[in-house]
Amino acid sequence: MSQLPGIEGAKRLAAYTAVDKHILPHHKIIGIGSGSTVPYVVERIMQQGTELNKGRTFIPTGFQSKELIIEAGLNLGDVDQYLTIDVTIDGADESVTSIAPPIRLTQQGSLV
Ligand SMILES: O=C[C@H](O)[C@H](O)[C@H](O)COP(=O)(O)O
Repeated sequence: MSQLPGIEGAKRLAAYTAVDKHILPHHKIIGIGSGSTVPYVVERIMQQGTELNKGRTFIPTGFQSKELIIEAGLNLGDVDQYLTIDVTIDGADESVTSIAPPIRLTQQGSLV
């Protein structure tokens, strides 16, 4: 893997780690969030391989993630089509140290 400086490198590491730990072979309906970290999420999902991804459907949370899914050639779904989503990865705005892990991140004021 090529080096990325500073914040970009950290974002990529966070995204790759999230995908490696939480997007597993049995996950078929997968939510994709938005923000500057999410392109690295899609990049890592692509690295999991065509064979795995052809049996998956990806649900965007907004316009940016819809574009990322389409550009990557992944199967695009709509949130209204599914009663449940296996897993969703999104970014977070800040971390909160006053709360015990694993719930320590916030997104627009909400715990995630
Ligand atoms: O609602 C917020 C978005 O879903 C982003 O994931 C979050 O704000 C983090 O964005 P970024 O990855 O650009 O730091």
